[in-house]
Formats: sequence, structure tokens, C-alpha cells
Amino acid sequence: MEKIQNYINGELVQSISGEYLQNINPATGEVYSLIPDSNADDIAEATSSALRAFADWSSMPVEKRSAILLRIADLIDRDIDRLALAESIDNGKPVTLAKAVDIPRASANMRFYATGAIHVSTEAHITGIEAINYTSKTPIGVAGCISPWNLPLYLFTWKIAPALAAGCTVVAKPSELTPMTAYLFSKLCIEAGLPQGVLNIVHGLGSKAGQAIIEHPDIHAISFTGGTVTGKKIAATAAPMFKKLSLELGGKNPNIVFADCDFEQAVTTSILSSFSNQGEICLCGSRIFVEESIYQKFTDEFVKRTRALTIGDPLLESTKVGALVSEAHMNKVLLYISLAQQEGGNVITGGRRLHLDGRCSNGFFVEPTIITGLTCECRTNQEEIFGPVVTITPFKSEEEVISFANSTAYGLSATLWTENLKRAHRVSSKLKSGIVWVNCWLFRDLRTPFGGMKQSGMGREGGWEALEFFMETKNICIKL
Ligand SMILES: NC(=O)C1=CN([C@@H]2O[C@H](COP(=O)(O)OP(=O)(O)OC[C@H]3O[C@@H](n4cnc5c(N)ncnc54)[C@H](O)[C@@H]3O)[C@@H](O)[C@H]2O)C=CC1
Ligand SMILES: O=C(O)/C=C/C=C(\O)C(=O)O
Repeated sequence: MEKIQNYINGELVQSISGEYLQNINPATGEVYSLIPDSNADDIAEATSSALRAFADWSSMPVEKRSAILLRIADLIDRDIDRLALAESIDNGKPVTLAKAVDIPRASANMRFYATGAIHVSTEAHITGIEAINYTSKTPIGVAGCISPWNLPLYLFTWKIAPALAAGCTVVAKPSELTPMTAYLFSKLCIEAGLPQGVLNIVHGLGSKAGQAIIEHPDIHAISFTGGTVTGKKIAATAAPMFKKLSLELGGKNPNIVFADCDFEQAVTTSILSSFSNQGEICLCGSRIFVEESIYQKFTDEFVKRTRALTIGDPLLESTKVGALVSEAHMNKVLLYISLAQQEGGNVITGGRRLHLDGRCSNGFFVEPTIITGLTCECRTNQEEIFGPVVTITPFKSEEEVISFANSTAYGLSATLWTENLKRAHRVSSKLKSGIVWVNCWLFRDLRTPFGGMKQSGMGREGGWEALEFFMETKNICIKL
């Protein structure tokens, strides 16, 4: 059985304790590899290695740093089939999705920041004839990057690329549920000639290895994507240490469909925003609000197309919905479906675990599920489920749907469907979300600020904001 290894000081090594955790294929329920069960000792070693590497990496000409990161991007592209297969086996997502979205985005992340860093510029402020102020931006030091299991290599690279491009060295921890592509990535870093210690990848549990990253006094910036509960815990540890924090947390995103929308586009994209990646994307539109006059028409069509989705073996080309990431997560999703029924909801399609035939008979599959008849205040409509479960609720007016949309503790993204430009602009301005998509969903431009309001997090990723996050700003005032 394959044993995943940590990547510390440029080498692949086992954890200091020599202990391993089991890695399960969620489509079959079988253990298929082992993960180092790393602890604070491994994090200490990784951090020492990152500290040693910092002087050379941060002072290397940015063009040279960029060339190394571009080589890594090229190697991701070269290995796309292998990485997509590994991602699908580790996470349960359809291999077609991993190949079309996850892996191309991982190389795009590397390329975007490798080239972006070359164009960083700083400001000068001329204070009359008396002084010149200029601002320098320098890498903050060792950064800690902690990524989740839903978009494993996609979000892992989304954090480490800006950190490395900015000149930081990194201690990173991928999710213990999906460690495989980060492990394969460490081999690509060695092949690309990334200097030793610049990136260190330590595998293991969040409560042990992850927590040790947050607590380590020589790690000055933490970039985290994951659940809001974990984000709060991280903030509680890191804030008194005055660490810089970027937290990209959960969502309970509204998908608002006005009667004047392009109906076909709204339904087609709503299927994607509800059930892509088994609904395990923090941007999924899990609360669908439909204007009363088209509520029945929308619901009928949406149900029809949901029932047509092929749930199956993630390795088959025909599969549109794969397995949920773990048995525990599947049980959480099923529990929310029961809760919805207790709260008076009608499950109008889906609602059950699926046992497929053949090799996937013990996999963690849940039918795409649509629930109606719930109030906005109930727990089903307030808490993040993070699975293939959506609710549909009718609304009467713009004011009403804005209050429905803003009624949760989250504020990550919102989608709205209307052909009326003025309405699109007016409603967007009133939505308390970090991201608003009008007549589209998850249409990404990596230059744009990405992140949430309220309990969806703090800080923004993407574009210059992510590069700046990993830098320290200094103003130098010269009296003339
Ligand atoms: N992108 C997102 O918005 C995500 C949201 N979630 C939400 O969170 C819920 C719980 O999922 P989990 O797997 O438990 O996610 P999590 O938020 O606990 O895990 C994300 C990452 O944080 C690490 N981690 C956990 N505890 C830590 C700690 N104390 N210090 C440092 N790192 C720590 C994990 O090892 C993993 O690498 C999901 O059901 C979903 O609702 C989960 C994953 C991604
Ligand atoms: O950067 C993106 O395009 C998407 C990010 C998605 C997440 O952060 C998530 O699902 O956690």
C-alpha cells in the first residue's frame, strides 16, 4: 500500500513518530494509502527548514523565482491525467471534473502568481519639497497554508502560489482526507528544482499538525480555507500572537431567480451551482429563491434535470455526481436531510444514500436532493450542509428576497438571475456577500478579490490582495 510522505527540506520523509493514518477511497470505502500522522515535532522541523531557506529565496531575483514556479506549472500540465485520476480517487469527485477544472486551475494558480509577482510595484508620496515617502513591500517570512478537501490541489496551490511568488517560504498542510495530489505535487517541486526548504508539506490531522502550524511562533502569516468552526478556533489561537490571518470559510449562498431571467440559462447554471462537486464547494448556491410567478415552472424543470444527473463511479466518463468525501461527511449530510423533514420540509427529489452496483457498493453516495416548504429561519436554511442538498423558496418582491438572502450568518457569494440591468445593480449593492455573480456562477478571473463577509471569513484572496497578504509594508520617509 502506498505510503504518502512529508516533504521537508527538499526531501520526502516519514513523520518523526513513524505513525500513519489510513486514507480511504470514498467511492469504495476502502483504505488505499497511508498518510503520515505528523505532530508538532514535524512542524518544528519543517519550520526550521523554511526559516533556513528564507534568506536565499526572498532575495532571489523575482524573475528566477518566477521561472521555477512556471516550471512547476508546466509539470502539472504534463501530469494532468495522473493528477486528475489521483484527485478523483482521493476525493470521490468525477475524474472528468478533476481533469476539466481542478488540475488546470492548479497550474493556472501557479502561472498567475509566478507572472504576477514580476509586476509588483510600490508607491511614493512626495510631501511638497520637504520629504519623499516611499513604501517597500517585503515577504513576511515563513507562511502557514492550510487547505481543505473539497478542491484539494486547486486550493492548495491557490495559497502556496502567492506565498512563494511573494518570496515567503512555506509550511503547508493539505487536508488529511485528500493528501494525495499535494504529495504528487511535492515530487514535481523536486523535479522542477525548487530549492530545499522553500516549500514544506506536512501531512496529518488538523487538530495536531494543523494546530501546531497555527501555534508556531516563527510562522507569521496563516492562510486558511475550511469550515467556519475551524476558522474561529484558528483565529482564537493566532490573534493573540498578532499573526496575519486570511480566512476563507463557509457559505450558505443565495441563488436568486427573478421572473425576468433568461430561464434556460438560470436552470442550467443552477444545476451546476447546486450539485457540482457533489455540492462540496463553499460557493454553491444552496438556497434557491424563485420569484412567485415562475416558482412552479422553475421547480418542475429543476427537478426534472436533477433527476437526470448520473450519480456513479467517479472514474466513469458518464458520471456527473460522485461520492462525498468521507463516511462522516455523508452522515452529516444525511442528518441534515432528516432535520429538514423534521422542520417541515418536503423532499421533492433525492434524500437518500445510494448503494451502487459493483466496486462502488460501499461508497459514500447521496442523491442530489431538493427540499421545499421551509422557512428562511430554520436550521436547514441557516447552516452550511456542504453537500448535494438545496432548498427552493418562493419570493414576492425584491425587498423580500434581499432580506431572505441576507438572513444568515454567512456572506460569501450570491448569484442573481435577471435581464434587468438596473435591478441587477440595485440588488447586488444590497447583498451582504463578498462575491456577487449576475447571470453566471463561479465565473472566475484570478485578478478579482475573492472572499466573504460576516462568518464567511476575513481578508481576500486573489489578485494583488493575496500577494500583499504575504508581504510586510514599510514606509520610509526621507526629509529633503
Ligand atoms: N472551503 C470551505 O468552505 C470548506 C468548508 N468546510 C466546512 O467545514 C465542515 C467541516 O469539515 P472539516 O473537514 O472538518 O473541515 P476543516 O475546516 O476542519 O478542515 C480544513 C483544513 O483545516 C485543518 N484543520 C482542522 N482543524 C484545525 C486546527 N485546529 N488548526 C489548524 N488546522 C486545522 C484540516 O486538517 C484541513 O486541512 C464541512 O462540513 C463544511 O461545512 C469544509 C471544507 C472546506
Ligand atoms: O477560488 C476559487 O475559484 C474557488 C474557491 C472555492 C473555495 O474556496 C471553496 O470551495 O472552498
